[in-house]
Amino acid sequence: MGVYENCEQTYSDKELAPQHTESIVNYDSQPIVNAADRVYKLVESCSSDDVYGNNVQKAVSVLEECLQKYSLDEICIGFNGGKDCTALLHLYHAVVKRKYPGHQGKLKALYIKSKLPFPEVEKFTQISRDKYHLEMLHFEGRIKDSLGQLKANHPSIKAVIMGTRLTDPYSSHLEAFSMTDADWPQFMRVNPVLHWSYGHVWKFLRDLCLPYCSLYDRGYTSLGSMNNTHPNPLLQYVDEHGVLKYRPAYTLSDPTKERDGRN
Ligand SMILES: NC(=O)C1=CN([C@@H]2O[C@H](COP(=O)(O)OP(=O)(O)OC[C@H]3O[C@@H](n4cnc5c(N)ncnc54)[C@H](O)[C@@H]3O)[C@@H](O)[C@H]2O)C=CC1
Repeated sequence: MGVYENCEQTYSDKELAPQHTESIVNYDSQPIVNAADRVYKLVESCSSDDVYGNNVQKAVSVLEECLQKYSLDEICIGFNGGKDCTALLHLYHAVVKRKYPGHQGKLKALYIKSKLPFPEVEKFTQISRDKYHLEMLHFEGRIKDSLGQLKANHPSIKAVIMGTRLTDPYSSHLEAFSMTDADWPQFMRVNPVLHWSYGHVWKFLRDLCLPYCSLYDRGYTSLGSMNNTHPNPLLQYVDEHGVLKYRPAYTLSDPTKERDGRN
């Protein structure tokens, strides 16, 4: 489990790998370099009854379709450091690498900063920016207002790739390609991971040894702002010294309780 405890550091920390050579975790020290090979291998080897594999396959084909419809300049990925868009960012990076192997430019990412962001989230978005070679488009305030500013400041952008899942609030009607509502700034919302479950997100992040925000190892299962997010009470336990602790997010057994740490 140690490999995942401080994932902001793990994949860049070359000293870690030797310590874990006897670990039962299949550790990839360079998951981002190997992204396209590993993602496409997963997709090509999955059987028709493998729900997880088929969801990854579907996400890849939505992203491929997005890259057929839009140029890289017309796309940005909504990235706020949460687990869903962390998995999605890796998929997007992999699909871009496969389609444009020589691409050296930066991928555009939209980050709308909340009023009270967790320092761990801020740090993780910066680490991701550097590792995935992102051009971060920063905004602050309400999502709707920020999308208006995005349109004004970056008029070439037509599509925003999002890590929304069908079980997220107000999202059950969404499709892989859904325009924003008529009273919102107009963008194509691209939703590759709509059908993924909570468990699928964690399987993807852990199987591929991807870095994720360290708060998830401290019992947070869904991240908002510091004023409305707590560790999930279902992951609470008291250790052998009587200290209150939280299990990591991936151990949550009931996915319907994912947002129990939000108010
Ligand atoms: N009515 C409309 O056309 C639109 C509505 N929205 C609303 O915005 C809200 C967003 O929901 P949340 O629960 O916060 O989303 P969430 O936490 O469920 O995240 C869904 C995805 O949205 C993107 N995202 C969320 N917050 C972001 C941020 N601060 N910066 C960059 N990307 C971000 C990420 O890709 C994330 O994976 C929802 O209520 C959604 O319905 C967003 C876009 C268009």
